[in-house]
Amino acid sequence: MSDVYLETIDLACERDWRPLFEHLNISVKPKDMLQVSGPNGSGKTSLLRLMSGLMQPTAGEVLVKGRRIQQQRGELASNLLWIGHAAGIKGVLTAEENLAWLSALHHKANYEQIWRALAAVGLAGFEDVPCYTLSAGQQRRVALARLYLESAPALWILDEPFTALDKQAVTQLELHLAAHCNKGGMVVFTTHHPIQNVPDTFRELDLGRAIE
Ligand SMILES: Nc1ncnc2c1ncn2[C@@H]1O[C@H](COP(=O)(O)OP(=O)(O)OP(=O)(O)O)[C@@H](O)[C@H]1O
Repeated sequence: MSDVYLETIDLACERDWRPLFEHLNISVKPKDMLQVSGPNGSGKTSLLRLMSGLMQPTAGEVLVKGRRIQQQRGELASNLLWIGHAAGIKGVLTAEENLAWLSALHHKANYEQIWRALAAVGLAGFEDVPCYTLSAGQQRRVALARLYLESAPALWILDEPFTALDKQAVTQLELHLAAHCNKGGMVVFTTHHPIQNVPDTFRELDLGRAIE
């Protein structure tokens, strides 16, 4: 039996009658890392949203474990960790509170697990302050701390996860994503940064070339 987890079949996307891509056939299986690249406006975020079931394609299908995504909402919800372009954290909540409610989407993490994840992203000492008082890079780290929770699910779809991070944090995140893939996880992400540390399974999909 195929171990492909996520698949697009002849996928096409138009926004405001503008074709972004068509006939896109990609598959993601355990251990895979896929970088979606391309110029601004080429449809990277749109593709990630389609793969997460957050948008409908113009044509084609997204399959999860070989079945249409519409029939696999529960399967996807329990296995997908989506971090969008905006950090998606609430400024009035503390880093700990943000992680508590975000982790509840899968398996609610306890206090020790949350503090360990925050320490892993360099936020020891910032657990209790409202997030609006944190810098942009620190706020991004709060969102990314979800990737360090022991209960993090297998499929990570990340839109521009490196935004606002300093050099050292970029390297750390690259290594963490590669380690997740090496352990059998899956990562689909966009970035405009050249990425240095990748697993053997790394592939790049350039949407700038998806439509001539
Ligand atoms: N909510 C929306 N309604 C209509 N059109 C949209 C919407 N969001 C995006 N678009 C259009 O879809 C196209 C692709 O946008 P998308 O955000 O997928 O590109 P991107 O490759 O992720 O860009 P960037 O590198 O700037 O983040 C753009 O032309 C954009 O104007």
